[in-house]
Amino acid sequence: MTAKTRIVISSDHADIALRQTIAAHVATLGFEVEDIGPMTSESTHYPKHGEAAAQRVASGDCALGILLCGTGQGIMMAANKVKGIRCGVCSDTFSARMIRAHNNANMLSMGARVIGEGLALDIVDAFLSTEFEGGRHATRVDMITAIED
Ligand SMILES: O=C[C@H](O)[C@H](O)[C@H](O)COP(=O)(O)O
Repeated sequence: MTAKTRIVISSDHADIALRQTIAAHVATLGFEVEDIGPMTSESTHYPKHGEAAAQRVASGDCALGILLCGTGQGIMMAANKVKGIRCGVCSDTFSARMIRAHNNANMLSMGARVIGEGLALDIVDAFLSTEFEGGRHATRVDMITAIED
């Protein structure tokens, strides 16, 4: 991904501060960041935030998205209901690289109650710095897309 690529970031209430830290970190890498909230830690419902961020990616307005909820799981499930979205939950940097390199994931989800800030930022770095390898992996990603059609 190149600088000025737009990245959408969202979460539920599980850790607003971590989301804002990630957003600031992604901006320092030179990306354009669209943090769509929520802006308070009042209890909210992750499906609407996952869907809203996923729509920004599916529409092409944002190249990639980053999501957070308590486990990363619920908001990932919601995002993956949007056509064209491939979102994986990562708690390690190897998986973060592989979901880009092999699965051409366009969204990353993390569990704010699972991992700490340092690991979360490393996972984000791994996700954003890895390109899709194509080749045999493109065949398989196309098969995922075909399931939607
Ligand atoms: O997958 C769902 C997420 O982990 C949510 O962040 C979690 O379920 C929210 O739980 P609570 O309403 O107890 O903060």
